[in-house]
Amino acid sequence: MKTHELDRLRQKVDEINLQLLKLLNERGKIVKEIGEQKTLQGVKRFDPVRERQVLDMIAENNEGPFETSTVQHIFKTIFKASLELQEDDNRKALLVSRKKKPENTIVDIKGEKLGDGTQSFIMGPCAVESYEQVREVAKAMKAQGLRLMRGGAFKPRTSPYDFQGLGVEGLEILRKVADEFDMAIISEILNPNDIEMSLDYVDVIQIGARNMQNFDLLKAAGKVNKPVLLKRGLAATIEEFINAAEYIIAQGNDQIILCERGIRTYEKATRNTLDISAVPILKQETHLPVVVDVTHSTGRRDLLLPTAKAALAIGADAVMAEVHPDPAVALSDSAQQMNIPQFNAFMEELKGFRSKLAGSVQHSV
Ligand SMILES: C=C(O[C@@H]1C=C(C(=O)O)C=C[C@H]1O)C(=O)O
Repeated sequence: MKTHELDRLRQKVDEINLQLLKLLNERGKIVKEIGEQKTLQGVKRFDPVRERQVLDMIAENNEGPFETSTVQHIFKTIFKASLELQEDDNRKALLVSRKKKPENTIVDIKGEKLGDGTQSFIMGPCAVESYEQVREVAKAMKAQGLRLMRGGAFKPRTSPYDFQGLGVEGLEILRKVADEFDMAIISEILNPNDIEMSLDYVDVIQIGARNMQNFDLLKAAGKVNKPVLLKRGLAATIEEFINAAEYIIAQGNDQIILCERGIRTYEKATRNTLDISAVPILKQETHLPVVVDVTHSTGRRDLLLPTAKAALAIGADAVMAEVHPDPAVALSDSAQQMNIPQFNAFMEELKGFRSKLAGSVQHSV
C-alpha cells in the first residue's frame, strides 16, 4: 500500500472518529435528560431490561465485520459511562472531597485547632492503666505545652486473653486528669451503643483501624456533635478510607480527622508500613485534617523521630505517638512507647524541626 493511500484511509477513519465522538456526546446529553426524568419519577437509573433490549437490537442489526459480542461489549461500556453521567453530585463528588468543599475543615478541640495550617502533637499512653500513670504522662505533656491527649480505655486486642482496657473506668480517669490539666481527650470507642455514653468523657471519639468499616459505628459517630478521629484500616485502600469518612459526614458530622497508621504489607521490619504518601493524597482529595500515628505504623521506638519528621515535612496536621511512664511494664505496646525523658527529647527535636520547616515554607513563598 502506498503511503498516500494509508494517509487517505486514516483521514477517512478520523472523519468517522469525529462523527462517533459527536454522536457519543449527543447520546450523552439525551441520557442525562433521561436521568433527570428518572429522578422526577423516582425510578432507578440502572435499567437492565432496557439495556437488554438495546443489546438485542444491536444483535439484530449488526451487519459486521465486527462480531456481535464485540459490538455488544462496546455498548455495555457506553451504558456504564452513561449511568455515570446520570449519577447525582453526591456520588460523583463525596461530601468529604475537596471538589465539594475547597477550603480546609478546621476541627476545634477545646481550642486546639487541627487543619488550620499549624502542626500539633497528640500524645499519651497506649492504654489507660491507672490514674497515676495517666497523670504522670499528662504532667509531662503539659510541661511541653501539649493539650491533646490520647489514651485507650477500650482496647481492641488481637488476642482475647490480652489486656482489654479498663472500659468506663478508664474514661473516667482520662476525664479527671484532662480536667485537672486543661487538656482534651481522644479515646477509642468500639461499640455503637457506647457513643452516647462516651460524650460525657471524651473530646474526640476515635474509631480504630479494626473498626474502619464498622458501618454502624461510623453512622453512630456521624450522628453526634463531637469530633471523630478515624484511623485507616489495616489493609484499607485510600479510597476505602475516604468512603469510611463519608459514612460519618453523610450523617451530618463533618468534624472528622483522618489518621494514617500504617498498612499491612509483606514488610516485616516494621509493624506496619507507614504509607507516608497517603498524607498529601488525603489532603488533596479531602478537606479534612490528617494525622500520622508513628507508634502503630512503625511499632519501633527508634523510628518514631524520623517518621515524625517525615510526617511534618510532608504536611501532616498532627503527629500522634505513645508515651508511658515505664514502657517496660506497660500492659500493651511496651516495645514502642517512649518513656518521659525520651518523650522530652522527641518533643525538643520536633519543635525545632517544625520551626525550621515553617521558616523554609515562608522563604519559599
Ligand atoms: C439511558 C438510560 O439509562 C441507563 C443507560 C442506558 C443506556 O445508556 O442506553 C440504558 C439503560 C439504563 O441502565 C435508560 O434507561 O434509557
